[in-house]
Amino acid sequence: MRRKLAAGNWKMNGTGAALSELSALIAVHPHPSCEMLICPPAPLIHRAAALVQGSALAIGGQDCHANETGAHTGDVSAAMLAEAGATHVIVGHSERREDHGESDAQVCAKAQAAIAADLVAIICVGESLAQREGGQTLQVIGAQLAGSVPEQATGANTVIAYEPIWAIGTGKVPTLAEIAEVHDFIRAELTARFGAERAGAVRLLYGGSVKPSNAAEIFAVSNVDGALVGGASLKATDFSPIVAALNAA
Ligand SMILES: O=C(CO)COP(=O)(O)O
Repeated sequence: MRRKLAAGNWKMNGTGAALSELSALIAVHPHPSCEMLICPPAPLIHRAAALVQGSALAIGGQDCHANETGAHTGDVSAAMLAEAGATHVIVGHSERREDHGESDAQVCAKAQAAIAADLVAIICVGESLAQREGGQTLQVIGAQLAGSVPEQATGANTVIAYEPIWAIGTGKVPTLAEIAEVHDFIRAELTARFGAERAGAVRLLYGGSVKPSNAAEIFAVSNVDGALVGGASLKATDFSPIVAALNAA
């Protein structure tokens, strides 16, 4: 059985004052059946990890460099995130692919670095609106999976997040049938590459305008093992009902 995962990506939002949201989340969900994760901006990770210690809430990074050390001004290595208290890291988010021109090969190298540092890599894939309207969605997702998911991926060290770019921060959500089609496709692609047992252990998250009002119906979709939530993860009052919906799924 795959343990469900409710993951929040704060993106470039939140200063020290926002850490109280973590305490609020833990207070509402002290013993969730799903796994809970918040990925705050890098400068908050150490404080966030100290604050949640001993609770059911885990802390993750939003990106890591592929190298362990070196002359990479402004970058952070996977081992640094782990030392700061992170247990997970998002790699290949569409905003990084777009803002920083990250290729599938670079995302794959980042995922390998994350796994080598004992972090769970949350590898993001997703099509643009033009690609969806052009009927290329599965082809795009297939290529991203082939290029971004490393050979050593297992259910223990890798999570895949499907985030259609046009659904991020827009309030637009694919139909449940569209989500099911892509998630079933991702499972099939992983199965073809890694075999049914290994592929069957990898959790698949949906991301893109997940809110308290649509979480339950999304969590009922085939091969949806949780969510990667942006805007609605910033406030415990929004994220808590999403966690509750996943616990009930
Ligand atoms: O990009 C996302 C999470 O990584 C989704 O963001 P929103 O939930 O704000 O649409």
